[in-house]
Amino acid sequence: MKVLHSVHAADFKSYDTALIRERFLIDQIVSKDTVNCVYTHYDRMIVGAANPVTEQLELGNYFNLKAEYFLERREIGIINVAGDGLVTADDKSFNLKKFDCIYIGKGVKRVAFTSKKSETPAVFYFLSAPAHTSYPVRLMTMEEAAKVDAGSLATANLRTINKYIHEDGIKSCQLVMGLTTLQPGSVWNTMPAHTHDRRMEAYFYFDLPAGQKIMHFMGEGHETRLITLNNYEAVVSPPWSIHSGCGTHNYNFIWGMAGENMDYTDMDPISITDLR
Ligand SMILES: O=C(O)C(=O)C[C@H](O)C(=O)CO
Ligand SMILES: [Zn+2]
Repeated sequence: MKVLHSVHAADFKSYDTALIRERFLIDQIVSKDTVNCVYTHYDRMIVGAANPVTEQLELGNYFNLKAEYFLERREIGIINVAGDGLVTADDKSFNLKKFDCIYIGKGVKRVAFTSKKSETPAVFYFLSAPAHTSYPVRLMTMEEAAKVDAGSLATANLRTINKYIHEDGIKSCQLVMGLTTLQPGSVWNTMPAHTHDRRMEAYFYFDLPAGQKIMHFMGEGHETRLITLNNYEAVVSPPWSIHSGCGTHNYNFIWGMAGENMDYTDMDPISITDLR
């Protein structure tokens, strides 16, 4: 499993494009009939995806975990971003349509991914963090997720933030996870921007049409840098970094965090005019 080490904010200032991409970009995680995982040293969050097309895929074990099985000391949140699929947790299977989320807690020995139809395969994006106790498996549809409407058309950031795994939603040890959808004509997410030194964050962009691009801004608010992303690519955001994207077309993205607390609203906002 690929490993991403943590970066100090002061060092980041001197990074060029290639180094920013090497340290923060998570690409090539969606590939046919494969489960791909990247181990980050930001709160030990694992970022991954499974794209079962012709066969059922299992979440394997990895040397990095030094565990008997993947969820021996971990929890996982999974969101389907494509065709209908099934997630199996030990002996129970759950149907996941596009935008549905499932949480699987510590202690579940077998996790498997299946697509309903190979012509329209599922793409399961997942985040996994260390867990101290076991919370029950729970499925949540997008309709059931807590919703916050944000932004406006005038500022090209009209969007809906859907919260699945959070303090008042699906119970977890430290995972907080959700999905934001942008209206046509709206291209900015997370603007005004914020940081939250208490939690790392990862963004996974999807539903971005071919030929389009995401400009994702990171760095301290007074020292921002740009990383460009394609559809089905993710980027990790250190606790000192803003995480805000602008697309050349509207898109959707999954955000997820782990760290000191689970309070979604615990953010340190930066005013737009203070960004540099
Ligand atoms: O569009 C947004 O704004 C977001 O989705 C923000 C993320 O949820 C986030 O950064 C949570 O800390
Ligand atoms: Zn955030």
